[in-house]
Amino acid sequence: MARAIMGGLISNGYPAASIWACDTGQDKMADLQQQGLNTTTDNNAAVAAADIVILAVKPQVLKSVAMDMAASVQQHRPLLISVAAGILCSSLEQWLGGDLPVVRCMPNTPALVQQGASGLYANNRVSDLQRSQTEQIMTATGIALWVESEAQLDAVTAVSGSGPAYYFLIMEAMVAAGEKLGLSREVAQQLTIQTALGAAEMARQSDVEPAELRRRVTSPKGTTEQAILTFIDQGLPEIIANGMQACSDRSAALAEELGK
Ligand SMILES: NC(=O)C1=CN([C@@H]2O[C@H](COP(=O)(O)OP(=O)(O)OC[C@H]3O[C@@H](n4cnc5c(N)ncnc54)[C@H](O)[C@@H]3O)[C@@H](O)[C@H]2O)C=CC1
Ligand SMILES: O=C(O)[C@@H]1CCC=N1
Repeated sequence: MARAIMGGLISNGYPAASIWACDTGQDKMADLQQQGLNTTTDNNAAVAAADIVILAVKPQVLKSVAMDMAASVQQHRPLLISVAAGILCSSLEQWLGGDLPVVRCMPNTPALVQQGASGLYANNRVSDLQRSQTEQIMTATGIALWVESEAQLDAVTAVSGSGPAYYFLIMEAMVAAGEKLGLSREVAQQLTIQTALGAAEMARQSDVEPAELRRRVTSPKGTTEQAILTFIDQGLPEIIANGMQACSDRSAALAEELGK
């Protein structure tokens, strides 16, 4: 995720030399260094150089990473933006020594191709300027929308954070089914991907909802109708709702498990 955000910033004209990348080994950042970014394996050195710190480690290690940099965060008081799934602003703020502006962001992997969708939530110490700086950073990777309550980030995770994986699963299933129906894997894959792209672009440009676009594809007594009736009869909408509920529940449970 950090790479997607740095890539988006650079593509949008933000100078690479103003960015510090930090990871556990210099070898992991050789390409970033070649692109002109500053690199370090010392999180505290990166914090000392920054007005805005983006935390993009796995949720399971965020506590120890945060506690190790608390002193330098308290000294420099940057805006903290965390993309970690399920870690509350209050937990992060506490690990970092308290009284800090924290934004929680839930991005998604299409940020890598600047087609991301991020949900944002700010604690009450984040200034208007810092909110707009956050928007500038995250819109470099796609769209970014503020939510009103932190709990809504669990729902954002279920819709867009994890959402790309649902579409990839549907693509996998469509390619396999296309092959079973007699197409080569390559043809089935190309048609599947282009159809996903076309449908998404149509939905994005349209002034009607996806349900209406679906109706327009579905001719009475035609072919689509048979597919849609089968999907609905076999419970596809409920399956999707159940999966997303499980995702949202896991996001909330992570906060319980890892927030102490
Ligand atoms: N992958 C996804 O689709 C999404 C991930 N996220 C969140 O983004 C965060 C990062 O996830 P990914 O980018 O997928 O993981 P990743 O494993 O690709 O990146 C994490 C990076 O943190 C580095 N790291 C580990 N310990 C460190 C330390 N002590 N100091 C500095 N760097 C350290 C690792 O070497 C690795 O390069 C997670 O908290 C995840 O919940 C959020 C939305 C979507
Ligand atoms: O699966 C995860 O936990 C992360 C957060 C959202 C997408 N990937």
